[in-house]
Amino acid sequence: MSDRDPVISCHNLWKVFGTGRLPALSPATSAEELRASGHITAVRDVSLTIERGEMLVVMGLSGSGKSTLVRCLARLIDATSGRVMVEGRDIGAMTEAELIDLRRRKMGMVFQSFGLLPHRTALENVAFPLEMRGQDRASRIARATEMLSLVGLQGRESYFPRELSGGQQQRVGIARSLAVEPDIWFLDEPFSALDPLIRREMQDEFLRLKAMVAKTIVFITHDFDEAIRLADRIAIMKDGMVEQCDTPERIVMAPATEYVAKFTSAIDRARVVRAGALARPVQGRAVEGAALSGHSTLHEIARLIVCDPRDHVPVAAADGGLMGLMDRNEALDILLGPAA
Ligand SMILES: Nc1ncnc2c1ncn2[C@@H]1O[C@H](COP(=O)(O)OP(=O)(O)OP(=O)(O)O)[C@@H](O)[C@H]1O
Repeated sequence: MSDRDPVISCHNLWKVFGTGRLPALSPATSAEELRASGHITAVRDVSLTIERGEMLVVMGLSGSGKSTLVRCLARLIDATSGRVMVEGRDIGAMTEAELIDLRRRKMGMVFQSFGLLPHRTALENVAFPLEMRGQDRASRIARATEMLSLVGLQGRESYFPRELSGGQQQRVGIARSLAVEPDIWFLDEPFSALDPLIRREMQDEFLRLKAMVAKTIVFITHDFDEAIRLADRIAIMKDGMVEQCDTPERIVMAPATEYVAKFTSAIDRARVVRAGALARPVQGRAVEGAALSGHSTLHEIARLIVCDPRDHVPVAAADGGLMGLMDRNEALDILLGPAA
């Protein structure tokens, strides 16, 4: 593909914790062998590429290696073996000064523990990375005030972290990372402490930002609905490995492993599958009447599908071009379950 523009990639990445003598790491090295030598395998031989403007969501059970993988990608921790490239540069080979510069200029991070400075107010916390960048006081205060209001914390600028609830502290963390407009964003369950309404608002805000500027985002969540709303691709991890890294649609419609199939079995496919994915070549059939939007999920257009009298319904892309015909029965099977 000519329009590929990888921003982050990792190649055969391993992160093994433990202090004893480490056996050679290869795909043949088993977790048992490593355990026997006193090691815990957190990330195991992971290779993936994240394109510019892409939002990759990392999912998996607790302990599957999500945080460790993302921390290696940001080089908050050093990988045991393998390579991480950011915009064409091997970050494992960067000096501390280069790394600090890269983080300041390009990267934003929000982690589960909010990492706020306890003796600084919410406003000062948000302004802090701008101060680090050398931005003047007036402009950083203005920017921090704007970001706090964006996350719904206007009026709480002078509160200290201890005076804020967990969800409010999390929002200060999000505002702080938004303030620097990073090109690359690492987010480890950034919305976990938010109540559902605010969580959805923050997701919308993310989608809005993502549509406006080509940010590259790696996002960890436990929440499949959140993943489906936000992700361009989802990476499903198990025992430190990436079982499948694919679009949400393919994850649920074409799971690569039994584990992925099980992991996604409770998901309502109609909320994931877009009409465009069911568009098939016309093959001489009549194309008549109004087309459905290929971008809509079957759930969003359920009523139209159920009420449509046609067996094959035209599906159109955003520019109005015909994507193909959707077999209505195939869509109904996904919406309602296969006919008995
Ligand atoms: N500093 C550490 N020292 C030793 N083992 C660690 C360390 N950090 C993580 N691990 C182990 O590595 C494995 C992966 O942990 P990690 O935190 O990456 O999982 P996770 O998928 O992010 O989990 P969660 O969803 O609970 O945050 C776990 O078995 C964990 O116990």
